[in-house]
Amino acid sequence: MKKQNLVVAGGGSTYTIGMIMSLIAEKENFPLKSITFYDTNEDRQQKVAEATRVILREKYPELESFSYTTDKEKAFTDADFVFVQIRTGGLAMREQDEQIPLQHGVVGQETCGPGGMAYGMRSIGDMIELVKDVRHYAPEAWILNYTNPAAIVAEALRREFNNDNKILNICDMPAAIMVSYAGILGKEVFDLVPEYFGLNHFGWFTKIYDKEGNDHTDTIKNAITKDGFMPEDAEIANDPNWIKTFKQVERMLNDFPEYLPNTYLQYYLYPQEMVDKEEAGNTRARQVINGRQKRVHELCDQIIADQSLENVELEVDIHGRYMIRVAASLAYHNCDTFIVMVENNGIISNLPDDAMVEVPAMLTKQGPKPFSVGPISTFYKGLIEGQLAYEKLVVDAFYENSYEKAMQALTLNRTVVDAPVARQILDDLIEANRDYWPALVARKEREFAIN
Ligand SMILES: NC(=O)c1ccc[n+]([C@@H]2O[C@H](COP(=O)([O-])OP(=O)(O)OC[C@H]3O[C@@H](n4cnc5c(N)ncnc54)[C@H](O)[C@@H]3O)[C@@H](O)[C@H]2O)c1
Ligand SMILES: O=P(O)(O)OC[C@H]1O[C@H](O[C@H]2[C@H](O)[C@@H](O)[C@@H](O)O[C@@H]2CO)[C@H](O)[C@@H](O)[C@@H]1O
Ligand SMILES: [Mn+2]
Repeated sequence: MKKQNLVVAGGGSTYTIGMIMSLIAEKENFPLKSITFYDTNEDRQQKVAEATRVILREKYPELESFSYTTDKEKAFTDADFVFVQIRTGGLAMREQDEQIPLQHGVVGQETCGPGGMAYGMRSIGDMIELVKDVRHYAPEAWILNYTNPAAIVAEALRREFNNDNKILNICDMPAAIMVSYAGILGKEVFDLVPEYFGLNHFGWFTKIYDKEGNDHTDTIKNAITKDGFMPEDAEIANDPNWIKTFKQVERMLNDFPEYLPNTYLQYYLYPQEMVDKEEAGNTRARQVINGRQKRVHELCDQIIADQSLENVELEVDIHGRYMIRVAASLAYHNCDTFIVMVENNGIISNLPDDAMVEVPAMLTKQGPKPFSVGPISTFYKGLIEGQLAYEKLVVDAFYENSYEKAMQALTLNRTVVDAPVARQILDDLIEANRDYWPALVARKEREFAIN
């Protein structure tokens, strides 16, 4: 098996240590020659990287090289795979994305609704630059992106790099949900085969099979409606916020029993309740700053101080394992099935060809070979078409620096709907994002001055 040169872009991410533990757990499936971290924030990356050095020394001694850099050429030259996990604006801007809509009585969420729009319009420019840099130094590398909001990033990358079939956008949410299905069934998550359709953070499981072809869908549905639904992946099993979110699956299944929903649908199906449950000063970004980020940084400090792992507990999570299994299937032509984002082109036959849909695909050396879904029925089609129009308008707004398109996008979004509210939120988001959207700000000020 050829050993791979892997680059992690966004090396300072709170997910990196989990990813490293997953690379160690998966070394038989995805053997590595080198790991390189790349980040624009030297200090943030250094802490994670110096702890990683100790972990790898103890647990991956056969790895030929580990390094970290802020130099693109050093990072990407000779890369076989680049995993991209960047966050433009950091958690500080995530907090703005959540709190601004909430101040107007609208869902405040990282990837859904107005927060997702703002995060998308920050991420697109950096993602395009990063992909161009990778392609400059590593024309053949696989780029696996999970930078959020993945739906909007995927649409922008589709427009920008249409002929590049070695870029794949992925989300771990379906896999994390499947970990809980596996728990219900007493099986291993990678032994389950899903049928699924939708957009990123906006989809449904229609069937769950095992590898022998047995259908477990009704067993899972019955178990959820009888006993509820809980997160089981190590990273989220004890997190009160994720426990609440998974509980909502039972509720969604009672209201809409046909298919098993992605957890993110709660924001679109019960927007008012989601707003009512929020604590204005303690939205998810604040919880992550005081929770996962603090935990990861303390863990790194401890490892660096000890230069050993004797005082820490390290866990493998589905996030890392999923990305790595995807990469392994592409690298070694395993032809395994994973839920990924691809251009529709008839997969869901009654949606536009140029939609970026999230569906199961067989992953081969030549890329994803998605399975046909066929036509979807009116309820799902209606929901998806509205969300898809919103996503496309956000990307239009980015390219055209258009206040009008952003206003249309927000008004279409199920979490907003009301045009005057959309305008108030948009104006506040623009103010908070002045440094990120200078051309949009300038154009808006020019046009409003004229009118
Ligand atoms: N698709 C999914 O299902 C999924 C799952 C988990 C995380 N994510 C995404 O992964 C990303 C990382 O999340 P996090 O909470 O760890 O964020 P984080 O802020 O802790 O980490 C992001 C890192 O990226 C770096 N960075 C920012 N801009 C960069 C650029 N242009 N080039 C290189 N590095 C850059 C930052 O300095 C930081 O170290 C986010 O986009 C998050 O939404 C996606
Ligand atoms: O609110 P956060 O920052 O804790 O999580 C936001 C992400 O949630 C989903 O992903 C993961 C989670 O990040 C990971 O730790 C895993 O173990 O469980 C979650 C559910 O799969 C979501 O898919 C991402 O897009 C979000 O960034
Ligand atoms: Mn996701």
